[in-house]
Amino acid sequence: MSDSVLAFNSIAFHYQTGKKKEAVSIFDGIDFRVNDGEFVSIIGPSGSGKSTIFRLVTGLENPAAGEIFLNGKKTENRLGQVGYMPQQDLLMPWRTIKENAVLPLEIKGMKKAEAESRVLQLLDDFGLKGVEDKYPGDLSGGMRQRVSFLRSILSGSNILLLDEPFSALDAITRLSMQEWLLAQWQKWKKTILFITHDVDEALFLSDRIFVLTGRPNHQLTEVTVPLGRPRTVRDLSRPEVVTLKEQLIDQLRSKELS
Ligand SMILES: Nc1ncnc2c1ncn2[C@@H]1O[C@H](COP(=O)(O)OP(=O)(O)OP(=O)(O)O)[C@@H](O)[C@H]1O
Repeated sequence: MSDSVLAFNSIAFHYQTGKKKEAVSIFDGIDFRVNDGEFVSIIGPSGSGKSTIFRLVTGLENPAAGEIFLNGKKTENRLGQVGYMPQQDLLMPWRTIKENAVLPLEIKGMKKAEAESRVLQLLDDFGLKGVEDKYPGDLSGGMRQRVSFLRSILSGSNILLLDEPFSALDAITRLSMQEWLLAQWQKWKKTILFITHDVDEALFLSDRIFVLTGRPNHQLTEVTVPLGRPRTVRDLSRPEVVTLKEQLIDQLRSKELS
């Protein structure tokens, strides 16, 4: 597909574990495509391989067989090519918010004054004006995740991988962060891949949902969310969405037991 920015073609992968380095197969030929500007969530039971997909995309792991395409090109060296936001923000507690946020620009070799002025402008856009000289410990969980997202935007990549970024937040903060994320996604026109355990969160945020099955045979199936944009949480009570939610929960439950 011409406008696919990420593609897995027949990807096989195994970890080697134990003293004898036995191969534990995770994927045995999975395929998917993510299109430019799409929001795709990945759900699946614990251990189904969600984070492994991210490790393969970022280049922390390499497939045993198959091909990974980034922006239409078969890419073997993928390190540093996509933005990544982990579950726990990786903000350094001893650096101020400004010093944390400039890191990706510093790594790229941007001059300090230029990097700082870019970050100050963005903090403002991200509703974080006035926090630049504070430390991560002074900020709420939602604010820290916004700084962390800002940092992944500054990586400059068109593809962002978000690994359960809101799982540690309380329900109200989580909802406002989801709405905030959708607004940012639309503004920056990024392609987002988002891991979550929460089916409602996946339905609210995504264009499509990839569902991973559990052991032994980790398959990937996909569904399209039957909602347009903009959307509100009330849309989750539409009958077609409720039906899909029930199907997804049944699918996850049966996979958890198998
Ligand atoms: N470095 C590793 N070495 C060996 N096995 C691993 C390694 N990392 C993950 N695994 C195994 O691979 C499988 C998939 O792990 P992965 O972390 O991708 O699952 P997940 O779906 O992200 O799980 P969770 O929802 O619990 O985060 C699990 O069985 C896990 O134990």
